[in-house]
Amino acid sequence: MEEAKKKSMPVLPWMRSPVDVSLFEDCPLDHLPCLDPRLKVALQNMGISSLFPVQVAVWQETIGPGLFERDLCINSPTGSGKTLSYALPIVQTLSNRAVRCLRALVVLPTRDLALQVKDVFAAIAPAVGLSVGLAVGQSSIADEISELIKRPKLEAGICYDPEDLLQELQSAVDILVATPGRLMDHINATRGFTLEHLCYLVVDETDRLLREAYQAWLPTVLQLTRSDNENRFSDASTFLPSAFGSLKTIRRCGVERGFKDKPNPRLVKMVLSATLTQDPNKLAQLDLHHPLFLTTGETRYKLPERLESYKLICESKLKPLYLVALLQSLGEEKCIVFTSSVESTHRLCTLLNHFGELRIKIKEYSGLQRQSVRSKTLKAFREGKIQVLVSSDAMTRGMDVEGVNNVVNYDKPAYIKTYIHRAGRTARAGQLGRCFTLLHKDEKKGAIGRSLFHQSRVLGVGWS
Ligand SMILES: Nc1ncnc2c1ncn2[C@@H]1O[C@H](COP(=O)(O)OP(=O)(O)OP(=O)(O)O)[C@@H](O)[C@H]1O
Repeated sequence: MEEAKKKSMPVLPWMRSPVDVSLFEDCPLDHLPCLDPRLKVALQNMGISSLFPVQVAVWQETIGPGLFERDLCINSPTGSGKTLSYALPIVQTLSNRAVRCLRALVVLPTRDLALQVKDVFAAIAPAVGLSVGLAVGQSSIADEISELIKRPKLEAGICYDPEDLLQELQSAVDILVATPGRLMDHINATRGFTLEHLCYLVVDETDRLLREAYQAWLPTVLQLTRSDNENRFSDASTFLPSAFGSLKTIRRCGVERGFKDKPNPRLVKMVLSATLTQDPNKLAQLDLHHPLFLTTGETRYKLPERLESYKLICESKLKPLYLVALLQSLGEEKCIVFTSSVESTHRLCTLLNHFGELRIKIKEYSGLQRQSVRSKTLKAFREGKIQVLVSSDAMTRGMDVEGVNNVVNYDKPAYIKTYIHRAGRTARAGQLGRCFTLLHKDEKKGAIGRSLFHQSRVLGVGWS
């Protein structure tokens, strides 16, 4: 027991004395110190009357009394409200800004996730006069640029100096939600796109984003927002693409536009996940300043409190029949069925649609499909026009769809983290939810099988 505890102890000293989010309670909006009344109304319009524990804990470290003095690493279960935990303090702080510049950047690994997060910002930011943009490649790059950059009005018959025109380009947004690829496109090629005024960088689904380089977006952003003069150009050439040489977006020292007479503020970073990495090498990439670790309870990863886990033991060749029986008993409740690959997603979805007895609408959602098809499917699922979504891991992380009561692992997840994220598509925001995993008897064994499923209840067919 002691051994196990020692083994799970984080290597980094600052991770060993975290703020325990489970000691916080929901806080009614009326009791939240310093909340801007306009934001209170916006939150109420979203149906929110109190903040969740992780939101209260982050509020303390950002608005008061913490005042954004430390970078925050937040490890909190799926569905616990991490999005609003960073969106609300950022919007509240920027509400005092005088001039519109790009001040906050939120990076997410997928387009659908970025769209979801943009919607959260868009629900509160306009209340205090802030504008939110999206850089995900949903529209053409030209359309995206016209949303992000404000061009000066040109008068006919006057000849303008191109250099002067470049100076006149201004950000049309205060907050940008982006995927790494499109972000790099704008950094490399969009005239007038600059990170020189950036104050907040949020890396959501951090462990996922740190797993791949994504065109070196992170070192590029860090380099462009570094304010010390000495390092500015010396390191850049070692990793940045050649196009970088022509960029003029490096943060200037001195007085910051829109924050009258105040020196350039430090770039504050907030990194989040339900399965935050504790790997020092990975975290080092973020170049965190005096980081503070916020986590929930003592276990490394936590499942949502009201999640019920079940395992269904069956022979491999009978899995489709067990799944059909399970879906039949779930009736019209919304359900996501996870498979191990895009190919098996397609096969399983085709097969299920041949079972006439299943009088529910079933669609696939996978990385093989075009984005427009995926977005259409997701919309129909949100609206309840589809009851079952068969998905590869494209749906695993972060997606928030109201009313998903059930998740089925048709194929056993290969990693504990995958199980946490898949199961976390249900039992969100304190709601009840069930996660079923189909296993053949050998899959119960082995380290993952034991650690994942020993607490799950065994289920017979026709369980309801
Ligand atoms: N204070 C609140 N009161 C009521 N509902 C809330 C509150 N905060 C967030 N929610 C709702 O809770 C749900 C989950 O929030 P969110 O998507 O931010 O979770 P998350 O912690 O980021 O999950 P994941 O790790 O899966 O990405 C959303 O539907 C959101 O609207």
